[in-house]
Amino acid sequence: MTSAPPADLAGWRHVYSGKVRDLYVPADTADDAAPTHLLVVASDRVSAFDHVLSPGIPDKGVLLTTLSLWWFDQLAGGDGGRGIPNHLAADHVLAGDDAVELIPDAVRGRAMLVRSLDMQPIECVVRGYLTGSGWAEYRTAGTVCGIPLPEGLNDGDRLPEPLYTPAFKAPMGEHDENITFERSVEIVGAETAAALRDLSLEIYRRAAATAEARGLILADTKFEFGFDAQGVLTLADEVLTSDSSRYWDAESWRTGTTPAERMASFDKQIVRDWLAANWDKQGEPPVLPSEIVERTRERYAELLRLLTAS
Ligand SMILES: CCOC(=O)Cn1cc(-c2ncnc(N)c2C#N)cn1
Repeated sequence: MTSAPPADLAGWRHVYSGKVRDLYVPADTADDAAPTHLLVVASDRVSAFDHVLSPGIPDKGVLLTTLSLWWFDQLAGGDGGRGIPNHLAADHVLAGDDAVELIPDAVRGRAMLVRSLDMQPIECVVRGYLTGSGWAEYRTAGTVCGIPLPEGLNDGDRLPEPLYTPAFKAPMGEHDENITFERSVEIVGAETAAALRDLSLEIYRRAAATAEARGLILADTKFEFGFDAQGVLTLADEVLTSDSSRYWDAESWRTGTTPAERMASFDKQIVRDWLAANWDKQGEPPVLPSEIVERTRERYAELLRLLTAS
């Protein structure tokens, strides 16, 4: 179980920890030098309501990393060769006939060796369905991120068209700020803003179709991109995992009569619901009961099975 602090990894220097992931640079990287590669390590930590919870979810880091790697591969190929370039680097080098693994044994399976990119400060959120913060805004203003929507929509409804709703990436640990597309143009320039939007919508449409073919709804997701050394806008971060996306069971959505029934999700909704019923949001959150931990782990594992079973 890796809800522990970031591991010491031979050959790597820990430089930053988010709520659930840890970032490393090669140990020989000078303080003022830009690394060519990074190691992004997913822990078993789970967060909700801006708190890292205890205990972690066993195998969460491996399950979500495996799903990210599967999606990177799905998106890189197919579609008539119009693959989506991603930041993954080769995780081994050949020395003669032997493959030398570059990812330390201690984190193998839950780490990604990636090319260091010039990251764009935009969270590229795509919403195919109305829920979460989008539903909350819609109820009071009839809009989502300022975009007007038809009247009469309910929590969990499919949107007329997938919506691109960018957010400005706040400094590490602070909340991202929803912005208009026009504001994103001011931040990254018109060409890059349009490319971020178009790539995000294309990836969402392809991923939603892949999920639908497997009995799943991709309700919403978020992407991050950066420019590589050749100036190619490249898909980075994690992609289409339960931490960055909402997935629902398509049959439950179709037949359910209440939002909870319709949005039978494959993410940490079980944790959120339990906390909402057992914590007043004051002080530190309670320790999660083992039954909640195991059910959450099973949802992560079930999502991976449903998507990747050939
Ligand atoms: C603690 C975990 O935080 C993150 O992974 C967010 N983050 C990503 C980068 C990044 N920076 C340059 N190149 C990349 N390929 C990436 C990626 N992914 C930096 N922070």
